[in-house]
Amino acid sequence: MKSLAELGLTARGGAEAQITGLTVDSREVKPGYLFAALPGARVHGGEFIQYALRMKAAAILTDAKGAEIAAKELAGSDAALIVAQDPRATLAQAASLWFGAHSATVVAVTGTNGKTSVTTFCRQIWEELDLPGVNLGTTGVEGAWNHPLKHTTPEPITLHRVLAEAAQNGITHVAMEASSHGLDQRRLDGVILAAAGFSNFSQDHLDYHETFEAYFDAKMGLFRRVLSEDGVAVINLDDPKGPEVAAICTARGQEVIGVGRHPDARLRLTGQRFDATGQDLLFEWQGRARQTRLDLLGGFQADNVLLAAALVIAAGADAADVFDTLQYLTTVRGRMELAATRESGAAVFVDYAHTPDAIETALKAMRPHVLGRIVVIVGAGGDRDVGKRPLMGAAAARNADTVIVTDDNPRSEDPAAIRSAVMAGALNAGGTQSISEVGDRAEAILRGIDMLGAGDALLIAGKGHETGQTVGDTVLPFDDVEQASVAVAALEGWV
Ligand SMILES: CC(=O)N[C@H]1[C@@H](OP(=O)(O)OP(=O)(O)OC[C@H]2O[C@@H](n3ccc(=O)[nH]c3=O)[C@H](O)[C@@H]2O)O[C@H](CO)[C@@H](O)[C@@H]1O[C@H](C)C(=O)N[C@@H](C)C(=O)N[C@H](CCC(=O)O)C(=O)O
Ligand SMILES: Nc1ncnc2c1ncn2[C@@H]1O[C@H](COP(=O)(O)OP(=O)(O)OP(=O)(O)O)[C@@H](O)[C@H]1O
Ligand SMILES: N[C@H](CCC[C@H](N)C(=O)O)C(=O)O
Ligand SMILES: [Mg+2]
Repeated sequence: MKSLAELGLTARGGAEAQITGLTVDSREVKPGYLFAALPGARVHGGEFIQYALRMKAAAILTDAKGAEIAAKELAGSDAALIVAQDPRATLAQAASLWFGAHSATVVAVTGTNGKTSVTTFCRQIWEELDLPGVNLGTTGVEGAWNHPLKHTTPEPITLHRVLAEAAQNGITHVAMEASSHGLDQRRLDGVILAAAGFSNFSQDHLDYHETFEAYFDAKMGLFRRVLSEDGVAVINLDDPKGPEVAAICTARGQEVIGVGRHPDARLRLTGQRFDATGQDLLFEWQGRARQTRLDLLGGFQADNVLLAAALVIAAGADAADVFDTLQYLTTVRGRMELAATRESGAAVFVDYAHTPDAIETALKAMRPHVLGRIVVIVGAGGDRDVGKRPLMGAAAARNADTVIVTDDNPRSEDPAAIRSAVMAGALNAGGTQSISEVGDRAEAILRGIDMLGAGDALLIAGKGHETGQTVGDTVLPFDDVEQASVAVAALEGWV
């Protein structure tokens, strides 16, 4: 139990209350709880204050609109009322205090693509340095302690519960993803960061943010608001937005570590050579040359690894020790993961590319590792940014020799309509590629693998680590890696 004052909250009329728990969902309210009635995308949480009061909530945190919606019920209740201009931000700070300000060294990463990869590499580096760490994001909590998560960036109550449980499990280092939704909704405002990273910026989530400016601004909240002035910003200077992000951080007085091929990068990539199983890197740290092996496919993984290395250094590790660990890094689940190999040697990769830029990057990254043709299987998610669909089709057609358009979580939408938007982009991209449409994802995978000759490779894009296909409200079990092995076994006559 904690008082409002202990949670940093001031109620109208100076009322006090002893709080027994926090929630944003009226259905979870128990006697003595603080109910945060937040402005939502579909409905204002103020509509549910009446139910929260009925369940004996001791305090209500909301904005002026919420207080107005429930004015009658609030007037007839003795629950404490906290009216905040930005109740999501207030809730984030209160959640941090409820669970006791977290003890771990935390770094966070934002960017359109690469967050899961960078945070996973941070955790792998810490493990190699014998520091108990986890990464927290799209793939859940992974590392010294494992735990599933519903969101890439969990809402603050869950986030601080997870950070507190991680600490109880002896975790001292956490690398977390800062999604643009999470930043916009202030989900990580109460987290104390040692360092924050920026990977890149391209199109995604315009269904939510509406404009590129709003999307970029949401991401910049990580540096403008969450990371304090004495935190370190680690910025990929090779991204067209990188220098602008660095300028924002410098203006706030934060130390900036630039990463990339860019001449101003403190951790600078100077050479990269690819082979069948990975790549060798030449890089400089503060002007001193170094070399490492990376057993990872895809040139972009070097960008992610260097961003992770710089974040771990920024959070206090010794640079030379960090660079010594890079040779031991392993594939991130569902990111350029070798899922199966045909008897001819043709390889099948599963990758989470679900934006136009990621599809282009992933396919371009495969080229130096592949002798023959590249086949790609691609689809776009339902109830998500519609503008990215034709761009994803075009990126696939421009960078692969054969394109198969299929379904990827149609959700509430008509799958055929989503496919035809992707197809239109692919067909309009020009070129001589073969482009076809196979709605059933398992059949698309089987056909894609059947096309492979010696030296060819297939990229199954979009679902990565996911284990389900969401059709309507139903999640059907589906795993690209598993389907790839089943298809190879069937085609080779192993079963
Ligand atoms: C668009 C979005 O981000 N929505 C999030 C937001 O919901 P909302 O505020 O819009 O919800 P709403 O339905 O309008 O309801 C308003 C309020 O009333 C409350 N309510 C509602 C019903 C009820 O009976 N009682 C009640 O109290 C709700 O808890 C909510 O606080 O706040 C909720 C509680 O924190 C989140 O669960 C919800 O995430 C939804 C489920 C979601 O799908 N989010 C995705 C898009 C998302 O956040 N994705 C990002 C990253 C993706 C990426 O990186 O690619 C992520 O970080 O996961
Ligand atoms: N540095 C990068 N630059 C461009 N594309 C990348 C980069 N890193 C990863 N990708 C592509 O983006 C895909 C998703 O990578 P990852 O899961 O690390 O990104 P994310 O930012 O966590 O995505 P999400 O928004 O879904 O959480 C990868 O499978 C790959 O195709
Ligand atoms: N976190 C992303 C993942 C997209 C993955 C893809 N499989 C899809 O369903 O669109 C989103 O929810 O937009
Ligand atoms: Mg992610």
